[in-house]
Amino acid sequence: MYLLIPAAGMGRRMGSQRNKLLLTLLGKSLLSWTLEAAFKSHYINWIGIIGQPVDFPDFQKMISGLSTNKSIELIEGGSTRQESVYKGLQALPPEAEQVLIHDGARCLATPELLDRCAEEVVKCPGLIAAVPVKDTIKVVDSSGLIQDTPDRRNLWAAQTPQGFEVKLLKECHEKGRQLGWEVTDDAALFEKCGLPVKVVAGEETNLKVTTPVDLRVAEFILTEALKKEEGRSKKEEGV
Ligand SMILES: Nc1ccn([C@@H]2O[C@H](COP(=O)(O)OP(=O)(O)OP(=O)(O)O)[C@@H](O)[C@H]2O)c(=O)n1
Ligand SMILES: C[C@](O)(CO)[C@H](O)COP(=O)(O)O
Repeated sequence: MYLLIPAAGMGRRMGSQRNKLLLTLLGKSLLSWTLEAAFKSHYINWIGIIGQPVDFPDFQKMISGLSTNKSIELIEGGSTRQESVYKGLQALPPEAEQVLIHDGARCLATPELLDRCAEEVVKCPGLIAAVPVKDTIKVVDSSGLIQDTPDRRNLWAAQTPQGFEVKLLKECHEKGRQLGWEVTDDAALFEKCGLPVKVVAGEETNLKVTTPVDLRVAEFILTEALKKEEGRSKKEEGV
């Protein structure tokens, strides 16, 4: 399975001076955690990291410090996530039939989630990981007045991985560029083209590290996950 990792953002909402994916979370960069999950996946064997050239030396250093037998390519990104993914799609090997796209900033996604999406994407044209929304969501107009309260049972929070047939996704991106569509995820392009997108169970802990508070929450989630993993391996060893 082919995996594209958009990692070419600026991290404006993090208020960081550099790409937030180079910030440290429990001793490793955010991007290292994302890559480690991809390395543990049973299906992913090709990884394209989409980044800004200024970050490539840091990315190279990071990759050389991690052990993997998977193919890794660095791909130059664009000025928006949409453009970065477009460029990533152009850089896929010609034999790639399906692709998973997973934000570098969703550094807590588990290898199991990546594998679940990899297993499903060969059975449908498009999918996304998502979780049911827990809050009551309001539609608010420009004067600050509530216009609607959509039925929560129909609302899901979109995550990545998102997975697609490469040929179809390339066509959707081309159409989006021609018609000037601006979207925040790839599923939206599929939807606008009238193509079906399936929802696969995401993970509540698969947050996108966007603000400084997210970083602290991620630290807590990761600490708990590592404790659990340690407990499991001790049990297996009979300690
Ligand atoms: N031009 C861009 C913008 C974003 N991304 C990637 O898309 C993912 C989701 O974007 P977001 O969390 O918004 O990251 P940033 O764009 O870095 O953050 P901000 O919007 O706060 O600047 C991230 O992994 C980010 O690196 C990208 O590849 N290319
Ligand atoms: C793709 C995504 O992570 C799904 O939740 C999200 O849409 C990225 O959007 P952002 O505007 O770049 O944060």
